[in-house]
Amino acid sequence: TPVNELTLQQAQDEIKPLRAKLTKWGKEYYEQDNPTVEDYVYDRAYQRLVQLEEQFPQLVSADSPTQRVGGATENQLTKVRHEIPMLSMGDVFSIEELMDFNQRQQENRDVEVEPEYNLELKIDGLSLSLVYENGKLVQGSTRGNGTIGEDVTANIRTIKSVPAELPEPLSIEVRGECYMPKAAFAKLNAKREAEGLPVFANPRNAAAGSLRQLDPKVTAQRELDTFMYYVPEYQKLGVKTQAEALDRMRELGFNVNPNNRVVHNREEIEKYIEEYTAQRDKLTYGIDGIVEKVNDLDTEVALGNTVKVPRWEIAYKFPPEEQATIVRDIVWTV
Ligand SMILES: NC(=O)c1cc2c(=O)c3cc(F)ccc3oc2nc1N
Repeated sequence: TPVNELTLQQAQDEIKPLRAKLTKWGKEYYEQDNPTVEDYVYDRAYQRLVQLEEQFPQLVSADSPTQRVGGATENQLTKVRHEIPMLSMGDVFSIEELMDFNQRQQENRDVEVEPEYNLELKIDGLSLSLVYENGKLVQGSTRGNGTIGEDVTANIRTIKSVPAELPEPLSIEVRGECYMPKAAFAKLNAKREAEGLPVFANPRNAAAGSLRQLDPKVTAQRELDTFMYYVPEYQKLGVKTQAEALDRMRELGFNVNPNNRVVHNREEIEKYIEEYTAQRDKLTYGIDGIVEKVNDLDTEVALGNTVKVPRWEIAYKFPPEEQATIVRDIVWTV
């Protein structure tokens, strides 16, 4: 309901829980580096509170998150606009749903979709965008809400697997996942425990907290790593398929997960899912599913994206393995 249609009582009833949520989320994010909601969820709630307080100034109180000037609520990292939005993915939770997704794709009248998919492990980290100009790294940023991310360039430069310079003078953006290996996660939490600091709930939160630091020296100690997986302007690489794009990224010196596989039917998809469900605990990094992409890149473009997610790829999610704070893979909505 627009704030100008609320009664004072209704505004009061909405403000109270809103402040509590924002205070909790603010603390998790800034004091514990342990965000449990995506940035845009926080930002939207924050904007609603600002609107409510503007409409009802008599309700503003000193302890409202909006009153802390540039303190625990303002994120001091510089903002970056993603010209090509960094979408998140739709997800399915069973092979049946996955095959229905593929079937619907086949029925797409506007696009002839070859049933050839590139399967990849779904790395459980946070999305990362790297921009190179003439082969030199000029910017690293997070997804943020998909359109506005945070500049983490100085922090990215401390990650060994991120090339500072490419072997070719390319001006491209490369996207991938920044993650914290399981061993680094265990070591970090043990250290924090010993220092009486709150521990991270899972490697994904630890990676997010470590990457979104103001001080690159802190990031440098966190042993972050990357797996790059996507080039929005793939035409610049002279490739036709996602599998070829991954090979080109390997040639350019990026860390690319070695376990992708081109498949053509349900049997091969099921086999891949079984293999990596079984291997999940042995991997040195966290995965929370499988990503299936239409392999032909021009078809991906033709299929495009719904207002929320690409039509050409889907994430198959494993059942959650631990009951710690599960950061839901919230689909990015515009
Ligand atoms: N977590 C992942 O391992 C992973 C994630 C994505 C994405 O989120 C993703 C989002 C897009 F809009 C486009 C392609 C993508 O491809 C992806 N590929 C992956 N392997």
